[in-house]
Amino acid sequence: MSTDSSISLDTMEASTKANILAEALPYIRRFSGVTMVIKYGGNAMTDPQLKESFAKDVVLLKLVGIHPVIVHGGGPQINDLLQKIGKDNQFIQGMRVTDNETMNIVEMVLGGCVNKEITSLLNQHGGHAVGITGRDNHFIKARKLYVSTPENARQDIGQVGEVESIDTALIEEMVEHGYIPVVAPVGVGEQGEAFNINADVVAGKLAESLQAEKLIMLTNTIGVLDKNQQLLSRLTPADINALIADGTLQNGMLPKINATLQAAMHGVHNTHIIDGRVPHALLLEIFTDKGVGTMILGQNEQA
Ligand SMILES: Nc1ncnc2c1ncn2[C@@H]1O[C@H](COP(=O)(O)OP(=O)(O)O)[C@@H](O)[C@H]1O
Ligand SMILES: CC(=O)N[C@@H](CCC(=O)OP(=O)(O)O)C(=O)O
Repeated sequence: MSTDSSISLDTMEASTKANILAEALPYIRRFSGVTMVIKYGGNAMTDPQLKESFAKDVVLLKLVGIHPVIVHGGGPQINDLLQKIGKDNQFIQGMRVTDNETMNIVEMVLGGCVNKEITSLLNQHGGHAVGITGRDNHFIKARKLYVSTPENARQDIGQVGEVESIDTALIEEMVEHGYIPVVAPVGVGEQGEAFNINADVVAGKLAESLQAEKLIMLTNTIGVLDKNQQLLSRLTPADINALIADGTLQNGMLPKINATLQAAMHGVHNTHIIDGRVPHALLLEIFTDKGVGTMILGQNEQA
């Protein structure tokens, strides 16, 4: 038999849950029918329970009428395979140096194992997910990317691409028919060749091309951190330039922040970098009053 205190604890718990649902209602109404691009970083997809919670969240978004479009990474998963075959991992400004053999591994890991694992997880949880790469229907056209370093203004890092154009028709068609697109960041060149594109870059450009309502990057930090490892919850373009110039933003955060900023400046109103290690981070960001992580503001917005 329940004691009085257990009844009140149960009641409190139920009331908290009811409050959370009530808080979500205006957001569900506001976001019904909109597209959200969600970047699922390779570093955020290491724990099986977190993967489950991510899949459940995405399916829930679809069920309440939001159109999630997933772009995934897989950097750590590529590193593992390259290490197994005795190849070094080299990155310049967050971009993997990609020779032809590495390109084959990248495409195998991203377009194969990682893409199919995410797609399958979403389907297991009741979604209708379809995995594709930019080579499908040649929907992500790419050209060779050169990076500039202090020593070299135009450094060749192999088969790394930047997005030349995205044909959104395939994605829009899929969304319209109730599917959840799961995109691996591999693009196609003029000769039909594969290009390794950083997943943050693809997510940003796709959000821009779709004029998505939100771009959410799930990663393995609480957001963008300052020099003292404190969370920066809102960043303007000027803040970002200063943080890049003084070296606070480095490595994998560079393509992420640049891609997010470009999207914010080109019509994507809500752009966030959030902690994918927190269970249900997506739901917290989308359906609660208190957003999580770092929000990136476009040019005309105020911090
Ligand atoms: N100022 C910063 N704030 C947060 N993370 C940073 C910062 N500068 C560099 N980083 C690095 O960026 C990483 C996230 O990028 P990345 O490893 O490419 O993740 P993902 O796989 O999610 O794309 C963080 O784990 C951190 O090591
Ligand atoms: C050019 C380039 O760097 N491509 C990335 C593509 C995967 C990726 O971006 O994965 P994360 O999102 O997990 O970092 C790479 O080869 O690692």
